Amino acid sequence: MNTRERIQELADRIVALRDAYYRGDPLVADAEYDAVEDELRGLVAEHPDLAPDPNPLDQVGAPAVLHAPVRHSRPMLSLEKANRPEQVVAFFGRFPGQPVVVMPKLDGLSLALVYEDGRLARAVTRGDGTTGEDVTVLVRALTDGIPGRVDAPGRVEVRGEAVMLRSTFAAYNAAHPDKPLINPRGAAAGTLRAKDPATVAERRLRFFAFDLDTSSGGAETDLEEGLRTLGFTVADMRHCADADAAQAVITAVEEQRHDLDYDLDGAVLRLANRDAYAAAGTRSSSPRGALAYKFAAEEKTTVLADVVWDVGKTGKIAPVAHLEPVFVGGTTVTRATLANQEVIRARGIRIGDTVLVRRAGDVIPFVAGVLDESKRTGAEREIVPPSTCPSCAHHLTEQGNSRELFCTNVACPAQTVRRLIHWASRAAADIEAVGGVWIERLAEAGILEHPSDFYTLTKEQLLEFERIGEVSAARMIESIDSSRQVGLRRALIGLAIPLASEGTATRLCRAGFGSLEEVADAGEEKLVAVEDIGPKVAASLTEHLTRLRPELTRLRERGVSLDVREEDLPPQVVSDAPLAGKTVVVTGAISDPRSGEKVPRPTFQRLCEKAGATTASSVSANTDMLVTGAEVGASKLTKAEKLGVEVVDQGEIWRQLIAAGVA
Ligand SMILES: NC(=O)c1ccc[n+]([C@@H]2O[C@H](COP(=O)([O-])OP(=O)(O)OC[C@H]3O[C@@H](n4cnc5c(N)ncnc54)[C@H](O)[C@@H]3O)[C@@H](O)[C@H]2O)c1
Ligand SMILES: [Zn+2]
Repeated sequence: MNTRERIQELADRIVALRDAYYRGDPLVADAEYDAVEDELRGLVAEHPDLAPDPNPLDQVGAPAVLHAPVRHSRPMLSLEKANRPEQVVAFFGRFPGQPVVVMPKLDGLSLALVYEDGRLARAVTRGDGTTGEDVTVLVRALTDGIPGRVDAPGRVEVRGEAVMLRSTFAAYNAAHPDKPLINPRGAAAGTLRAKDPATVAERRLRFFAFDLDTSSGGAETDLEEGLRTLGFTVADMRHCADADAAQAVITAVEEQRHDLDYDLDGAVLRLANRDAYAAAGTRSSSPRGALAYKFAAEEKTTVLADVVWDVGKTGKIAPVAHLEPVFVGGTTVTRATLANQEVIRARGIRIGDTVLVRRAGDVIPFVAGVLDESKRTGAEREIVPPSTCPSCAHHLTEQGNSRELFCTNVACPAQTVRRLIHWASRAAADIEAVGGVWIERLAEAGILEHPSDFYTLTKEQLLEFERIGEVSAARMIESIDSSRQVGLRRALIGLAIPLASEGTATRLCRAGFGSLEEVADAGEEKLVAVEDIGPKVAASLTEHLTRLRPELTRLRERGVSLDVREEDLPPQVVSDAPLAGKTVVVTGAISDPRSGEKVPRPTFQRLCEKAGATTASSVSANTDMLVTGAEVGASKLTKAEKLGVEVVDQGEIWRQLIAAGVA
């Protein structure tokens, strides 16, 4: 194929992909679509004379069938894309001395809101950039963050992004396993295509403003000030004086990306001054005064090679997708969850399908669905759930609307191994030197069955196994030995009681329970009296701890502490507490200045709490102080500076702790 033909092929493909995407039925993941655009852009740059006519790269969105078309006052454009720091430098070079804001590029759909004499007159989608769809009724009914009235005369147009929050998306999918949404962006777009707001009432959207036009002048020239004054929520904008500062904010936004409640696919740089932005003008499909810096994709497509049914520690049998390796959300993914039978059925997934894999943040990657069923060859296979346990062949039971499968055999070997691995995990007994493979071997040999069995293991027993030396056997025994101090909170976590979370364990300690036996004997009434513990959790605790009573006795007999540890009690704040009322975040490596010894962060946080502080794990607008140890990461510091949080060296805090008699 020659270059001319390739260019035409790419252009046709873009038109077809856009058409499907803007109708709400994408055929590929965004990353794959972007790759097609990038190839075309590259070829046209090399061979300008071969540019297709019309060139889809000069167009925005897709021509759509509009029911209530509204012409935009000025075009709603796309954004120029960048993915290298040099492009950020070049952007600053074009506008010397102009202040620039950097903000997250939210992944939703853009809306133009038109206010006339203070009243919201219309909400319009982008459409093909020139003409959009009037969605005022749906927007009024379903979108938070859009004031019905603003205090401004004449015509005011606010543009921004309507997104479905990740929490809303997750809650909707949990409540409707039979008709799951694929991703928050598609869900937002679909919501605003509904015929009747009542049918999509649970799919609430949220609006974040990023653009402002006023007819009467006089308003703030700073974009962020202008929008806030009118009462809009603005996507976090940071003023940056130069390219280095902008690059630091871009990096910080990318790092924070997973902690936010919305999807974002990049960061937008834009002239902060509204007049300068307008004066910079536009190209065929993008404004000159803005640039979109793209982040790694959180969704990709790949082939579902197989489905394996995995037995969990509570007996739940969950379908696990085995995938052809795919780079998504920053790592190579080969496995993903398929949730349960009902989700598989609702998404119509088969083995051999090209599936969309989503990995947003630290969330376990999951198979969101099949985008393009026309890719099927006929060789795809149904995903058939097992009728008996893959580990013990016990008959399975189905539970709940999602038809989750459970093996109820208490002696199921797979569950036994999972529970032992869980007991040894970091959040529980933390038996670091005995890994999963060893636990499996020991369980198979019949030496390990209950957590208490760890504590009768001897070095001699371990040495009987192949491929183990004196040194590692001794290390394993030592590691088991130090886990005897596990204590109430972590022992409860380690026993993997259904419905009881890590938070449950923490709250029981803070509520004054002195030992695991006390929790076991408390009875449901006393347990529900604890803050945030409901009747279901209380019933589960009582039922399972009663069943585990003999195991608790064995653990005790083998020298394992099930008593509350000092660090899990509510802190005793000293009088004249130097950090009273302060919310403190600790970062970096902490060490005691008197001995030079390293101090674990939780221990230091505890000291701060005794000195009156409330501790938090990440810097936010509520933080009063960032306490820094050695080797502090740049991103936390940048964030603290941006938010005006006081940064204090650990030496100063140690001085106060020692003076107050806390440390
Ligand atoms: N999967 C597919 O087949 C397919 C097909 C077509 C397009 N797409 C995807 O759709 C997207 C659309 O591309 P595009 O070039 O039209 O638009 P874009 O998303 O790349 O950039 C412009 C849009 O960004 C949004 N935006 C979010 N935050 C913003 C901010 N702070 N400031 C300004 N704008 C902000 C606005 O909605 C604006 O319309 C791309 O991500 C592309 O991958 C996918
Ligand atoms: Zn089983």
